[in-house]
Amino acid sequence: MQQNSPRPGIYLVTDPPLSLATHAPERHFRSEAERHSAAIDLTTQLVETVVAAGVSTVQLRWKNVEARYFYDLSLAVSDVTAGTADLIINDRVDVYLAAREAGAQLAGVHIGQTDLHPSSVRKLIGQDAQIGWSVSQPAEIVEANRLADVIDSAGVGVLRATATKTDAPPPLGFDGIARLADELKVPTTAIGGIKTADIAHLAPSVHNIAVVSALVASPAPGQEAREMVRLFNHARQPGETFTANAQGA
Ligand SMILES: Cc1ncc(COP(=O)(O)OP(=O)(O)O)c(N)n1
Ligand SMILES: Cc1nc(C(=O)O)sc1CCOP(=O)(O)O
Ligand SMILES: [Mg+2]
Repeated sequence: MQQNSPRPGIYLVTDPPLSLATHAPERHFRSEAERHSAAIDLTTQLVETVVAAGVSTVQLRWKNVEARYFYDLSLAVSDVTAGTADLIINDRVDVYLAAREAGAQLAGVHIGQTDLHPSSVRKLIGQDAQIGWSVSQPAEIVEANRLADVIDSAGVGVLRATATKTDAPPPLGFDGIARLADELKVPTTAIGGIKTADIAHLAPSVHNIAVVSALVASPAPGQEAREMVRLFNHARQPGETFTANAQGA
């Protein structure tokens, strides 16, 4: 197995357009650059808030945006996660490499079944960076386990239907997630339609629990994140609990 162990705990996946729609629905922008700049600011503030509440991993996911804005977001968020939470880049290995080169503290990348293959990504990013890979059905487990010395974790979902990802795979339910997690040789991150009320039920069977809308669209993301972290730690065995600020990077 790869040695770049992901931190256990609550995992935020960002959605800058949803941050804008939630927190600045009426705001008028004179240009796309101004809109993206506001989305970067709101996302960076959200990350700072939830990491202070104990969120241990943040994945920057910004679909269909120009690379330059994604790169700017990576540098801005790295300033608030460095030394406290793992920062992961979704899809864009080019953005990961460029931001790392510019000094961003990045833990790795998350890629899906139709993104670059994990073996290619490993050659590009080196041995010391995490690779998370999406696994959403039993047929994909064989290949994920075959690649257990290439990948560091598997994103397993969806728990239930979600409006956040238009091409999300069919729901697995709690039993389906637990079964996939059990069969995978790498640590798993549950994702897809997860709310605070699901944390206690999911925490014993997975390594991380990832949410988008439950935090990004929350009117009180700090309180919501603190409650998620409390429920996660409570559901784990003593000694397995995680507090981001207490552990450092
Ligand atoms: C932790 C985690 N798991 C799964 C995904 C989904 O990745 P992918 O299948 O590549 O889909 P997109 O996120 O790129 O739309 C994820 N992002 N994170
Ligand atoms: C980014 C993503 N990946 C998924 C997968 O199953 O691979 S579901 C998903 C979106 C999850 O958003 P929410 O927490 O708002 O339901
Ligand atoms: Mg992807």
